Amino acid sequence: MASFDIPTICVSPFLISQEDEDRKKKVMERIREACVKYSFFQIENHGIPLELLNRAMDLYKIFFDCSDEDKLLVSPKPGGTVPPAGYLKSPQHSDEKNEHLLILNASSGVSVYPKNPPQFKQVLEEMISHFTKLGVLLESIISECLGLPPNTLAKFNNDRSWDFLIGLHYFPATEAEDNGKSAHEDGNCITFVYQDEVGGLEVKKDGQWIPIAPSKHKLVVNIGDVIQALSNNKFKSATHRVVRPRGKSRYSYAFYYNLQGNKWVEPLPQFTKEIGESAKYKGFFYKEYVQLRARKWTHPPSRPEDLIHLTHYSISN
Ligand SMILES: O=C(O)CCC(=O)C(=O)O
Ligand SMILES: [Fe+2]
Repeated sequence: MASFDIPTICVSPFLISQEDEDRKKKVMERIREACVKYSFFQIENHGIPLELLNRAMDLYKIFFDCSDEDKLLVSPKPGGTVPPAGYLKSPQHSDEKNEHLLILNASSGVSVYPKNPPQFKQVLEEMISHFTKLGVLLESIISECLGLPPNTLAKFNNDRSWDFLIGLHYFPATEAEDNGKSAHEDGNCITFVYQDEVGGLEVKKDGQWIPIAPSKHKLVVNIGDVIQALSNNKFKSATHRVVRPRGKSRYSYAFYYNLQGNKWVEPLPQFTKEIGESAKYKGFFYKEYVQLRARKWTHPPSRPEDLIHLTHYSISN
């Protein structure tokens, strides 16, 4: 097992007004380095009350413990959003062994909350509001780390209606296999993950899987494919997976700071023609990519290499 851990970065200088620029620059430099080396890092002093993070985890556990009948009351609507909003258990044929509850940001106009547990809606709304602010902050830091003119990513990604919070319950591993979520890259801009004390999230670095130790006060942050495509591979979307333990359930939740589906994604001129480099990806509408990736739910490919990745749009020069 690898003997190193992904970096933990304290982001408080960005949350305290009148914090000095030097401290911000140091944090920024650490984030830039973490993005280049790992595409994964953890943040602490991130501004989301720890009490709220734990409360949400407890409520997710209560929700997933409800009867199937209750959970199915918030099943996704046929012909609804992609990915589907609501409660879903991974289909039998899927390589994912979990059930999840996906809640879209209120500005989507289609966020549906379970009635039970009763405080769930209020807590999740509060969480989405905190995560959205954190997403805006991290995006602006990443934009600057990439050396882009101020607010470049903020102006491009100015619609929050595709952001979502997903709570996940992984069933205990079986004798036969322990995969909870197979190796993948996230298709979005930035993901925040909070895992319970069981752990299981692993990131691939130089061919080795590095376990990310769970922590009550840290959030895991990872870069998604949209940033990889826009930056023409300057920052990459890391491969990660979830391993399930034997004999016990594993819970986590993740906030997907996303991109609105009608946005056109292609490597930015700052990483291509302005520096004399050719684009590594063809342009695409984000919703097309999301739909292609979502096909694995209904038409699982027989070979893992047939799953759609960002490489689907690669240009071989
Ligand atoms: O459950 C986790 O810890 C991570 C989940 C994840 O990788 C994802 O939802 O994309
Ligand atoms: Fe992921």
